[in-house]
Amino acid sequence: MASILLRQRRVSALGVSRILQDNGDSLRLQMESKFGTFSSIGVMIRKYSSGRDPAKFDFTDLTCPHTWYPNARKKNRKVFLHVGPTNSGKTYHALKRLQSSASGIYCGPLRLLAWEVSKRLNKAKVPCDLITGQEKVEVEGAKHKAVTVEMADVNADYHCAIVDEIQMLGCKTRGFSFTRALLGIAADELHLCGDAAAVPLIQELLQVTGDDVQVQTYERLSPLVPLEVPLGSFSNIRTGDCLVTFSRKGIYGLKKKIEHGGKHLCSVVYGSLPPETRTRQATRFNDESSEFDVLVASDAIGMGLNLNISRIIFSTLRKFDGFERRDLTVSEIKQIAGRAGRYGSKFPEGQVTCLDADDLPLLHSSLKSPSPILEQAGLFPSFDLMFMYSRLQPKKGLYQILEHFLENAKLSENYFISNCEELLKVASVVDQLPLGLQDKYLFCISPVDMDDEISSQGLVQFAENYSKKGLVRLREIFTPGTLQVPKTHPALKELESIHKVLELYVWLSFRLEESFPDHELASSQKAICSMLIEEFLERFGGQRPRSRKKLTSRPSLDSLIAKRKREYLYD
Ligand SMILES: Nc1ncnc2c1ncn2[C@@H]1O[C@H](COP(=O)(O)OP(=O)(O)OP(=O)(O)O)[C@@H](O)[C@H]1O
Repeated sequence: MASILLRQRRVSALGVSRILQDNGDSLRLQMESKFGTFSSIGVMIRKYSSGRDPAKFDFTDLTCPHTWYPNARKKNRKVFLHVGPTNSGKTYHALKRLQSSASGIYCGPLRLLAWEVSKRLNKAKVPCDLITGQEKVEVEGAKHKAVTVEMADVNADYHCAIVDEIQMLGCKTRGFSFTRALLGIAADELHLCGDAAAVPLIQELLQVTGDDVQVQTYERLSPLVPLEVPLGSFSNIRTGDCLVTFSRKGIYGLKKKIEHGGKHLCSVVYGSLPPETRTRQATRFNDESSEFDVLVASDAIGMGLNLNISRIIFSTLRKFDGFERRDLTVSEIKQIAGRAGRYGSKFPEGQVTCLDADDLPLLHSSLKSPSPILEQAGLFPSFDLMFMYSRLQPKKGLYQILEHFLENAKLSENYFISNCEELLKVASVVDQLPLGLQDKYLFCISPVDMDDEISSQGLVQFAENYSKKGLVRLREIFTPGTLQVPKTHPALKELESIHKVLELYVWLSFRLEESFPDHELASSQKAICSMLIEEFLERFGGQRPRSRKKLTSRPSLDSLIAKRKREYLYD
C-alpha cells in the first residue's frame, strides 16, 4: 500500500490523476482529457526503466501498442478476415453478421460508407446511430453504430464489429486509425474486410493479442474482362463508360471532349468535390432515365460509391501523388478497374481498357498480379503518451514533441509512424498561439488540407480567434449570403476550398461546442456550397449535346435545400 502511495505521488508529476492497476512490471494510469474517447485514458506502461521510476519511462517506446487497449485485451476476440477482390461480397457477409448481432459497430474509411450502412440497418429495423467527424445522428434505442474509423470507440463493448477496407492500415496518413480499430475495438466478433495483401501482417499483429483469427476468402461475383484493344476514338464512348484520369483539369478536359461529340453528358467524381456532391453525381450517372450516362472520374471512385459502370477506361496509368509523377500501383489499378461490372446491376460483366494502346501491357500485367503484401501498419503515439511526455518537458511545444516521437520512436518492424509530417505542418502554426496541448492537438487532428491555401488560412483564423477570445463566430471570417454559382474553373476551385473551411468549422463545433456555436449556420452554408458546385457542373461543366432536349427549368436553391434535408438518411 505504502509503495502504491509513493508511486502515486511520483506519477502525479506527470499529470496522472490515479493509478488504476499496478501488476509489477506494468502500470495502468488514468488522466483526464476533454476529447470524447480519451475522457478517461488508460495507459499500460510496460518495462519502465531506471529503477522503475515512471518519470524516467521512455514514452517513445511504441513496441507494444496492443497494450494500450485494456478493454479489447480482456476479450478473446474471434477475428474473421474477409478477403478478396472488389465486388466479391466481403462487406455483404460481414454486414449480415452485424445486423443479426445484439450490438455492434461498423467502421468505414469514408462518410459515404458509414451513411450507407446506417441507412441500411435502420431500413432493416435495426436502429443504428451515425457518427462521423461531421455529424452525429442518434436513433432511439440504437445498440448499433456506423462510424468513420477515426470515431471508433475503443472504450465500449460490442458483440460484433466491422472494420472495412482494412488494407488501409498501411496508408501513410490514415493507417494509424485502422491499426487503432484493429487492436482496440472490444468486440466478441471482429470482422475485417479488405484485400488479401493485408492478411500476413494482420496475422502477425494479432499474434500477441490472443485473438482467434480465421481467414475467409472470396471470389469476384461478376467477371471482369481486360480488353485487348484501346478505346481508339472518343466516338467509341458508350453509355455506362467511366473514364479515369487524375487531375481536375484532365477530368474537365475529358468531359468537354466527350460532350462535344454530342452523344453523351458526363457526371464527374473527384476527391475535392464535397462528398454529398460526389454521391449525387454518382446517383445521376446510375439513373437510367438521366441524360448523364458517362462518368469521368479520378481514383475517388475506388471506394464508397455504388456505381453502375460497364467499362473502365484509363486515360493514363500515371498520377502525381503529391511528391512525384509515378505509375499506378498494382493495388490502385485493381481497385479502380474492379469498379466495372457491379453484381446485380444492369452491367453484370465489367470491362476495362485504356485510351492509349501503350498502356495496355501494364494494365494487363497488373490485373494478373497479386497485390504486393503489406509490410507495415501505421501507428501514432496516443495523446496520453504525448501528454505525459510534455509533463516531463514542459518547455517543448507540440511541434517539438511530435518531432521527438518521429525521431526517437521505438517501433517493432511491423509498424511505421503515420501522419506525423502532416501534423507537424499544423503544429508549427498552432505552437505560435497561447493554447494548451489538448487544444493544439485538436487543431492538428482536424480535417484541414494544409496544401490548400484557403483551407489552411481558415484553420489559422479559427485557431487565432479561439486562442484570443475562446469564441469563434463564423461571420467573423465568412459572410453568409455571398456564395454564388462559380462561372470559371478558378472560381469553382475556390468554392471547393470554402466548402473545406465550412467543413472544418462544423468539425470543430462538434468538439468545442461552446466556442464554435454556429454549427447550424456552417452546415447550411456547406450544403449551399455543394449545391452551387453542382449548379456549375450542370451549367458550365461542359457542353450540352445539340441533339438533346433541354432539361426542364431548375428548382430554386431554397426548395432544393429543403428537399435534400428531407432526403437525408431516412428517405
Ligand atoms: N449474396 C449476395 N446476394 C445479393 N447481393 C449481394 C451478395 N453478395 C454481394 N452482393 C451485392 O454485391 C455488391 C458487392 O458486394 P460487397 O460490397 O459486399 O463487395 P466487396 O467485396 O465488399 O467489395 P468492395 O471491396 O468494393 O467493398 C453489393 O451491392 C452487394 O450488396
